[in-house]
Amino acid sequence: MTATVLDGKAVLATMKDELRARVARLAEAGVVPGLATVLVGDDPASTWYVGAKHKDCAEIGVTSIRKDLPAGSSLEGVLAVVDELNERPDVTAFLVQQPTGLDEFAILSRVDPSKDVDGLHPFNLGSLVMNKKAPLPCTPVGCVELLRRYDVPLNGAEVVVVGRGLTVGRPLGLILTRRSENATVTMCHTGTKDLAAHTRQADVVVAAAGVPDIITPDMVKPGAAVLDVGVARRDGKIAGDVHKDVAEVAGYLTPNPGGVGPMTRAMLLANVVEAAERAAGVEPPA
Ligand SMILES: NC(=O)C1=CN([C@@H]2O[C@H](COP(=O)(O)OP(=O)(O)OC[C@H]3O[C@@H](n4cnc5c(N)ncnc54)[C@H](OP(=O)(O)O)[C@@H]3O)[C@@H](O)[C@H]2O)C=CC1
Ligand SMILES: Nc1nc(=O)c2c([nH]1)NC[C@@H]1CN(c3ccc(C(=O)N[C@@H](CCC(=O)O)C(=O)O)cc3)C=[N+]21
Repeated sequence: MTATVLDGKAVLATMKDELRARVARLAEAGVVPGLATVLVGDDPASTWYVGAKHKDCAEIGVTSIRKDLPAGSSLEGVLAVVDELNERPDVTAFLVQQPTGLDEFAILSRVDPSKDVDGLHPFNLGSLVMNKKAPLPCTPVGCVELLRRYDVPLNGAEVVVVGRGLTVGRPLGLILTRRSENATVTMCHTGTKDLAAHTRQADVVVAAAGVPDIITPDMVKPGAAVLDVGVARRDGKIAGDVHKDVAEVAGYLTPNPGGVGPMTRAMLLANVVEAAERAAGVEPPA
């Protein structure tokens, strides 16, 4: 047996078509969404991600504005750029690419929550906790959307999330335990005594630890869905959290690259379009 591929790249392409239609509807109402990115320094991976986001925007008719700041920029310098983007009417949404090496809480808190495409502003995370509609963090919601598009059931499913980081594991647990998803979630981390005992029970395993090959075939229940979110690098190439032989046991598996990464970009685009729809009072599609 070999697992069905959860093809994030293909879903990104489909979602771009869907979003292009919504951007066209906004254009009829005289609104062009604009995404701004703030990049601090010249880390190659971060530079690639930011470049990909601008290319994605261009493909669906969203304008984008790049603010690249030198390595070693001060917190005050970054906050001044955030203030400027909060004010600019042509910027409907923006993000500060992490990591900046600066106080992320201070930066995230300064962003106008209605322009927060990352869904990581404390107000928006608080809204998630309190069950109020708000932009959702892109990577975790991308995991959920990918499973939904392949009809992998979450209602009543046992999900094990490996990692409790701010960008993936922690918000994913919050999203999956909403009534609308209705999964039973176990969060694992470095304090977990027997990781394999948990993952073996799971219908869905989400590996977001950033530890290459931490999920091996013996840790996966036959037929389970496995999402490989972790990104580490080995010889310049992406090394995911999931060992390649897991494909022989799992029912569904994301490639990495080509799985959750493109879904992160898809959900970012969706958040940009949604922010513009909200600001313009244009109804999103049902
Ligand atoms: N593909 C994509 O689109 C994206 C991928 N990523 C990747 O996802 C991963 C998670 O990112 P993020 O949410 O920021 O989390 P962090 O990188 O901040 O934290 C990693 C988490 O994994 C846990 N962990 C580390 N080692 C182990 C272990 N041996 N066993 C169990 N748990 C372990 C840590 O536990 P503890 O808390 O105990 O230290 C921590 O909670 C990273 O590799 C990141 O690069 C992130 C964003 C987007
Ligand atoms: N404020 C902020 N928002 C983010 O959304 C954010 C961030 N900071 N910091 C870092 C993480 C990481 N991230 C990815 C985006 C795209 C891919 C992606 O598209 N990857 C491709 C190819 C990657 C390659 O080949 O190098 C793939 O998986 O197929 C991956 C990871 C967004 N992040």
